[in-house]
Amino acid sequence: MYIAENSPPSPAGDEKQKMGAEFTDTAGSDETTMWSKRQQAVCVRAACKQYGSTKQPNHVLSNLNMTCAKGTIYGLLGASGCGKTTLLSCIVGRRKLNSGEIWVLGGKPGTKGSGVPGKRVGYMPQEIALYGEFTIKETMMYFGWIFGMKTSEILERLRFLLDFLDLPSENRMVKNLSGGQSRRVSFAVALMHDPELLILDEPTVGVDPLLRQSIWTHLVRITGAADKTVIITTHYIEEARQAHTIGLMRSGRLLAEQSPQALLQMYNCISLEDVFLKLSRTQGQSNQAAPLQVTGGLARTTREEAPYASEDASVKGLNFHQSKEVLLMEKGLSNGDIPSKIQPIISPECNDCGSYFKPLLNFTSRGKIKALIQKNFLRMWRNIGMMLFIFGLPCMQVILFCLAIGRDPYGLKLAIVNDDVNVMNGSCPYNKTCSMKNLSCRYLDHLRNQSIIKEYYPDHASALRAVRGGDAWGALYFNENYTDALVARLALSDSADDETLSSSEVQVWLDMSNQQIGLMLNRDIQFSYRDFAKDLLRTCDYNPKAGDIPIEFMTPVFGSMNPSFTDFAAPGIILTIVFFLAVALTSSALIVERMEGLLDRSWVAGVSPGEILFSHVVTQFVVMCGQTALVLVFMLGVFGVKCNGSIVLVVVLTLLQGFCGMSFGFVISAACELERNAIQMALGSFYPTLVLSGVIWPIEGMPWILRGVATWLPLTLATNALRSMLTRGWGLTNPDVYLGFLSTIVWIGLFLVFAILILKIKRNWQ
Ligand SMILES: Nc1ncnc2c1ncn2[C@@H]1O[C@H](COP(=O)(O)OP(=O)(O)OP(=O)(O)O)[C@@H](O)[C@H]1O
Repeated sequence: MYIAENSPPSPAGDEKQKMGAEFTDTAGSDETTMWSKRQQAVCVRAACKQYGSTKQPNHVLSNLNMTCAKGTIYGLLGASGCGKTTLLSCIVGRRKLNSGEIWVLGGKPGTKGSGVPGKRVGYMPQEIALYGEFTIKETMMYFGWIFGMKTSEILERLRFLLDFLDLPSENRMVKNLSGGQSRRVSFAVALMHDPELLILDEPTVGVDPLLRQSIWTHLVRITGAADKTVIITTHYIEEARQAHTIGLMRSGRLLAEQSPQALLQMYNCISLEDVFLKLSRTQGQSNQAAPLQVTGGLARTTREEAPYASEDASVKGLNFHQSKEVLLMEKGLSNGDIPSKIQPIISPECNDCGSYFKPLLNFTSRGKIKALIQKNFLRMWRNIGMMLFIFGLPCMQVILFCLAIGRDPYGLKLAIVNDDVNVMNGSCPYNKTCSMKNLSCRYLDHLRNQSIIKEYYPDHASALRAVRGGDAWGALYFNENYTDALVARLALSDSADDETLSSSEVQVWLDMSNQQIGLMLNRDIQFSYRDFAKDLLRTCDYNPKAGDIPIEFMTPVFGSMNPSFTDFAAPGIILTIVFFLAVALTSSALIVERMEGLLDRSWVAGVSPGEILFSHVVTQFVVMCGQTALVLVFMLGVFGVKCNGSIVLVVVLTLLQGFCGMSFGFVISAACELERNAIQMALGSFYPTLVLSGVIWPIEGMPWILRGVATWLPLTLATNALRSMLTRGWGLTNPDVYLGFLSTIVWIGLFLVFAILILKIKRNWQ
């Protein structure tokens, strides 16, 4: 009996099928062809799919046709690598064909209202694709909510599946299950919502023979009683005898599509494996001679064509319904007894269209968002390393920054040679009153701040040797007439001769290889001299101001007289920590899920990229609030970095920068296939951002082109804004501040748009 693919939705058509007659009407009409394709559970026509570049394509599906009727089990068999998984992923809407068409449950996968991907399909991928940190129950809850089930329904179904699939306790962690147990949980997930179409990629691998049989019995039962359709791949060819139809696949095409019994009869074999071998040999020979041609009764152009026979001549033999007929005949059923499920279905193509269109009206459903957010938190919570990373790392970074950066170096050795006074055992005596003796010792006493350790050397050469050998950061030399010359210089003022002037000078040789230490010693040596001169003048009843340089530094407009590097760098460090922690957390989030096949599974279950991003945004926001609080409490509260502006604005800007980092992380994870590439990209972006954003050095020091580029990086204006708020106390009305907010918001928008675009483009490429 043929069921015409071209039959119109009319009672007459129904009648003809009951009569077992071939159709002779309306063939060739596009409308009716489409109508008949939509009656199948799955209908694939002229499917071509290739991987790789156009120059070196790997053709995985080549002009493949496949027809799977509703209410049947379709066993897709073929050697490893022949394209089964690729075909299934195209059917569930995960991948797109390069050419050809696929109809699934009356619609094209991925189109609005088709319900595919979505809850009309149950998909069990080849890889386990489960969250290892979840218990079996949590796994079921997650997918159940995604499929829009109520908690009570999920629990009821869970009980059935635990029992049916002989699963261990529902509280067992998936990562602690055996391989076979994990596969069964994966199978249970596909069965969870009792979908119309079950797509199972090798569900029986690693499953013991008893359970394997019970799985097949279940599949036969649900296709029979509940009118469900199952497409299953398996490497155990013989178990596929229980399927209604078998599609034998080789090198991207179907060699045959028939019932197991028909195949055995036609090829006169006792096992399906023999049939497959025979067909493979035939195909091999045909390929050598010439490409397989469209022939005789299978030709698409004739009315006599078998309606379900492949349009590709390489698919040999009868169509599914012939097979089904054979099957029924074998079971002793007559045409009149054929169950309605294998007769053409002329009911509306979508019985529950209303409910499938509903989600289109809303951005998402509460169940999905609840499932996704709970999943993100659970995964974080169950991963101690990640928790430490999230909350321990920011604290550690702030503490280390405040302790290690910005403080004056101390314990710096200076080699001192004092020919002016005979220094014994490091003792350099002088009189604190208005005495003009041993002035070199008086000066040295002012140079006694904590950072400097004075070490006396006998002569000028040995002191310099100490500096060259790295034993001292500098050498100070007082000649033998130092005190007298200095007194003469003070007395003679501008009439002092050159010799007097040079003898009254302290000679200094510094190791300037370390800029910070060199500059600090330079500063201390000069400031100490100023203090010494003022002290001497004061004790001798002169105006101490005479000893100062004639420039008076008044109280600074902003900041302190003695600013520290910590105050300068702190704003940038706060933002860098929050920004890059967010980058690190999100950049690998999608990749790990994608690599484990989890993202695929969620997508097939009907979760959109937007929903996944939204759930991560919510999770990340909570994490960022915690991180921001920790960073600010340590920086401002514990280490006393001053905040002269509004703390609310500081918090908001820091959170916005966290968002910005998170959005950048999404771009990375959308763009990179492998976690290691994401890490490289995140790390690669860290250093340039740190260097160019004015975090450790003012951008005013950069060449103008670089400065122009640096200004528009995500952290630059924000760092400037935060610095202005913390040190100057400026508010939102100041351009420095509002530009920081504005640039951050613009970057967030840009990154999110990029991430969604990349995800969409990638989905279309696949
Ligand atoms: N993402 C991909 N990029 C490039 N090539 C791919 C990709 N996925 C699959 N392939 C290639 O496509 C071919 C078919 O792979 P597919 O996974 O569909 O085979 P299969 O029949 O399911 O194999 P198995 O039974 O071993 O699972 C293989 O040669 C495989 O290497």
